[in-house]
Amino acid sequence: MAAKKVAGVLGATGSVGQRFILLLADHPDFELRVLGASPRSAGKKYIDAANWKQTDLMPKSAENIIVSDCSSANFKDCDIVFSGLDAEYAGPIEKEFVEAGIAVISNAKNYRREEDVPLVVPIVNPEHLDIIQQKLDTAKEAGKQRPGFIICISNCSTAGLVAPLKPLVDSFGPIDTLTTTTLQAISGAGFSPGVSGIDVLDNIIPYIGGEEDKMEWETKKILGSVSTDKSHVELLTPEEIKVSAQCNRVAVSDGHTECIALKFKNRPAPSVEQVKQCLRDYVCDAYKMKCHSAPEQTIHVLEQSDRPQPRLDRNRDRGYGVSVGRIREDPVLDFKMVVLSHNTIIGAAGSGVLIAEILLARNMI
Ligand SMILES: NC(=O)C1=CN([C@@H]2O[C@H](COP(=O)(O)OP(=O)(O)OC[C@H]3O[C@@H](n4cnc5c(N)ncnc54)[C@H](OP(=O)(O)O)[C@@H]3O)[C@@H](O)[C@H]2O)C=CC1
Ligand SMILES: N[C@@H](CC(=O)OP(=O)(O)O)C(=O)O
Repeated sequence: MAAKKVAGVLGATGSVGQRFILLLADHPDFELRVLGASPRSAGKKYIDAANWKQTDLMPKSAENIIVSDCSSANFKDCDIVFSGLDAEYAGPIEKEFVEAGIAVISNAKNYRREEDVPLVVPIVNPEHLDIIQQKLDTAKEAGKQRPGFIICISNCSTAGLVAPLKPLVDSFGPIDTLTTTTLQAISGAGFSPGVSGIDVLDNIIPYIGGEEDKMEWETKKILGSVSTDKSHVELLTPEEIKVSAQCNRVAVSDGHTECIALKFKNRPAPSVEQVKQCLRDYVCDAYKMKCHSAPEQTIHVLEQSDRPQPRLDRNRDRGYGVSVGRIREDPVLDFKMVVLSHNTIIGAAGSGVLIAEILLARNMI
């Protein structure tokens, strides 16, 4: 058996960072060795630095790791570094890591819009990693050292949205119009400071700063295709797809729900049964590649009239699967449905781990 790859986590004390700790404990391919967080946490044992809020206990293996500050020198032995850094600080820190030759998979928004940075939801568009492969091949051919690189994970609500869209576009052609109204969990707002109880209890907050723009833009990159020279992603244009998002914060701990409606470009549109069958039949590439964390059932089509529900359905396929229910015809567009995805697993840390498993399967780390 091959030796495990050494992994580090930046932002290890936060909402996403804690999920990374859980997902990497006892992982067959990765050994978590280095944890980084702010100067407030650096120098402390992880158990003392992290305000642990997960329903699973903190893994013993993480408790006594001394939290480092986020300089690349502390992570130089890592084969892969996952970032759950606060976006206010992620930009320069992640840049320094890449310049130091480190492979970074980031949850932060800072580099998602860079032309040559793949924005990857691993159950949807792992082929966008070809951009990184191209960089690695070019350096190798030139006799240079393996360069550092960054891969971004999408916004958490966008990850849930694009999962059912991918097989639908593959089977029935492009989507003309897409609307989504989200009901987002409080873990999505992070822990520092996070959403306060008095704000969210018995309440719905109809605004999440920047979220609607991110959903509308990132969808066009994720559903776009890699350029012929593999240097960048060609985004779908506003003429190719119209996307409209409305985002709300609700008093749910984990799991983002989205009420979506869509219209295909091609006529006649498929039937409801064809849409359901297409979603049921979808097998993501990561599962075909036998990646450890890949969901066996990428999309769970639920037939009960009152599902999906966050508490009951967010952990399907260990949080790597996406649930879709209430698929029906829409009198304005073609179809409407309710999508549920685990925001810190397939929407964040889980996607990071699954991307790393794909990189490993492709010998890219
Ligand atoms: N939560 C979610 O569902 C999703 C989050 N994201 C993105 O992932 C990232 C992390 O989010 P989340 O976990 O929710 O955020 P949190 O606020 O919970 O965690 C932020 C992390 O950043 C660290 N940090 C803060 N300031 C600094 C600094 N100056 N230097 C180094 N580290 C610092 C914190 O360390 P310390 O504890 O020491 O302060 C903590 O580990 C964000 O960019 C977010 O937008 C993306 C998708 C989904
Ligand atoms: N804004 C998302 C989480 C998040 O931080 O997203 P992003 O990484 O795109 O800023 C939420 O509140 O649920």
